[in-house]
Amino acid sequence: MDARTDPGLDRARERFLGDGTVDERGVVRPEIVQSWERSRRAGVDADHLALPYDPDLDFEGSLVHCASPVLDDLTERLSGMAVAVVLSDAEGNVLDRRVGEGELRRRLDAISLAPGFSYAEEFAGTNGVGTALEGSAHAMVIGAEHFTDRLRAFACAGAPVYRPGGSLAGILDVTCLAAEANDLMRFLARQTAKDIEEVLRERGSAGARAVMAAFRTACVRARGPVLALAEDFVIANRSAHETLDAQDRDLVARHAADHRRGGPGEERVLLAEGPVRLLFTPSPAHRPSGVVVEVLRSTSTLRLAGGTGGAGVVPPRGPAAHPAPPARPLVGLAGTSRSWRSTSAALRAAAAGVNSTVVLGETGVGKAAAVRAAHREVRPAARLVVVDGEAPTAAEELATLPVELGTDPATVVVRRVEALDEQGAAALAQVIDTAAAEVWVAALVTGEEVGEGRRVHDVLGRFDGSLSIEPLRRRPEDVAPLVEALLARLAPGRRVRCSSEAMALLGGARWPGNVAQVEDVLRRALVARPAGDIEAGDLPAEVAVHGTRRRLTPLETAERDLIVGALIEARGNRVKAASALGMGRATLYRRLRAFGLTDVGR
Ligand SMILES: Nc1ncnc2c1ncn2[C@@H]1O[C@H](COP(=O)(O)OP(=O)(O)OP(=O)(O)O)[C@@H](O)[C@H]1O
Repeated sequence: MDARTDPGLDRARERFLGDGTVDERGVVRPEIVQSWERSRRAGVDADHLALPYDPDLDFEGSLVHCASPVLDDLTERLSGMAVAVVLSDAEGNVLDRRVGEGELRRRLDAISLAPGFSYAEEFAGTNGVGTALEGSAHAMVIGAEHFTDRLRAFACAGAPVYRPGGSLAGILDVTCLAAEANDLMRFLARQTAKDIEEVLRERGSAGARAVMAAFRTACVRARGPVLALAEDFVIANRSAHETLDAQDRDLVARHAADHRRGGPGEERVLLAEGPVRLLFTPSPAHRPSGVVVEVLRSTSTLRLAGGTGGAGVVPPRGPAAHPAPPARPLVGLAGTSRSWRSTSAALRAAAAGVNSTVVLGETGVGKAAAVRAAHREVRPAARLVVVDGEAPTAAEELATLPVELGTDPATVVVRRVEALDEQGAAALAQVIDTAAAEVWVAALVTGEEVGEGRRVHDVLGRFDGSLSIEPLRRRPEDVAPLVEALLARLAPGRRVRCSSEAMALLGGARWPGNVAQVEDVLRRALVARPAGDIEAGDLPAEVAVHGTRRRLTPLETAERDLIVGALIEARGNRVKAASALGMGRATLYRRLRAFGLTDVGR
C-alpha cells in the first residue's frame, strides 16, 4: 500500500472520524485501525492539535545524555536533508530534536514536534512516537494514517529504546514530509535506537559501578545505616538491615529518589523510633545516576519531643528480629501508616511529658489536628488555647498568656509560628520561659523549616524538641482511611463511600495541599453527587485528570473547569450544559472523554 497516494485511505479516515467504523479494512493496516480506535476513545480532537507542554521534563537525564553522542553524529550526516530525528521519554514527551534543514524545522515547530511537548497517542492521536509507545513496537505512520489533520503532511517512524534492564526508556522517531516517506526511515529509526541502547548499556554499568564505589566508601566511613539508590537497584549495608525495618528503609529510599538530581542535600525525617538526618550524596558527582544516603541520629537542637526513647536521643535498636510494637494512631484521627503512628506516639509522649514541641510539616498535613488530638487524649482536663501566628493580634495574645493562664494546666498551640514578628517571637519566648509546669506549648511550622537568623528561629531552638509530619504523598496508605473519616465528617448520616475507581484516583494523586486538599476535593464531590456513592467522574478535575495521566495546557485547564462548572450547574444534564456553553453535544462528549470526566454532576 502506498499511504501517500491511496484515496481509499483518505475515505476510510473520513468515514472513521464520522461514525467510528472502518469498512475498508484492506486499505487500512490493522495496527493503524487499532490506534485510531484508541485515539478516538481518548477523545483526541482530529481537527485541532493542542499538546500539553512541560518545561520541567528530564532534559538532563541519562537517556538524553546517552543519546546525545549518537544524535550529534547523526545530525552531521543529515545536514541539509529534510529529515528530523526526535527522542521522547517513555511517556511520549519530546526530550530532544535534531532537524537537517530549516524549512522542515519551521513546519515541525508549527505542529509542536519540539522538546517539552507530549506526542503521546492520547493527545496527538496516531503518530510515530505515541503509536510506537502504545504497542511497545516499531511504528510507521504515513500521511492520512495520522489521526489528526495537522499531522497528515508528515511521515514518521518510531522505534522503542530499551534500558539494559529491559524497561522502556523512550522512543526514537524519524520524521519527514509524507511525500518523501521511504523504508529507509524505518531502518534509520531502528539503527539509531540500537546505537542509543548500546551507550545506555556502557554508561549504565559505569554509572552503577560508580554508585557502588561511592556506597562502599560511605560504608567504611559511616558507623550507621547507609543505602544507595541507582536507576534499577537499591542496596543497604548491614547496619541498615539491622536497625531499620523494611518500612523505614522504604521511606529513606523514597526520600532518596527526590535527591537523585542536584547537589548533596540533607533532610530530617522521623523513623519508627526517632528522628534522623538523611545525608544525600548524588553519585557520580558530575552526572549522577544514583544517590548514596547516610542515616544519622538527629543531633539538632530541635530534638524529638517525647518519643519512645526520651527527648533528643534515638535509642540503640536491636536487630530487626525484635521490632518495637507498632504505636497506636491518635484517637479520633485517621491514618494507619508507620509514619503516622510514630508521629502519634511522639506527640502523645510530648503531651504527657509537657515537653514544649515544634511540629513541622507542609500545609494541611494535619499539624493542628494532631496536636489537638494529643491534647484531648492525654490532657483532656487542661485548657486549650490556639493562637494564629498570622493574626495581627498574635503578639498581644501571647504576651497576655502567662498572666491569663496562671498555674492552670493548659495546652498552647501556636499555628503558623513562622509568621510571628520580632514582638511575637519575644512574647513566645516569654511563654516558654515563664510557663507553669503544666503548660504544654506546641509551635506549628507550616513548611520544612524556619529561616535562620530570625528571632523566631532562635526561640524555637529553646523548645524541648521537634517532629515532622510526613506529607500525604509519602504515606499513601493513609489516603483510604482519611477519605472514609472525612466523608463521615462532611456528610454525617449519609453513609457515603467512594467507588473503587474513585478510590484509585484519590490514592494515586500527589496532594500538594495534603489532608486539607483531600477534604476540599471530597466536599466538592459531595456537591456533584448529592446522593449515593461517589464515582470517579464526581471528583473534581484536579484529581480525575490526574488519573488519565493528562497534563493540561493552561487553555485546556480553563476549558475543563468551565465544562465541570456547567455540568454541575445543569445537575449532570449534558444537553443543558452544552447549550449553556454554546457547544455541540458531540463536542461536549468528546471533551469529557478527553478529560476523563465521564459522570460529572450526575
Ligand atoms: N489524620 C487526620 N484525620 C482526620 N482529619 C485530619 C487528619 N489530618 C488532618 N485532618 C483534617 O485536615 C484539615 C487540615 O488539617 P490541619 O488544619 O490540622 O493542617 P495543618 O497542617 O495545621 O495546616 P496549616 O499548616 O496549613 O495550618 C483539618 O480539617 C483537619 O481536621
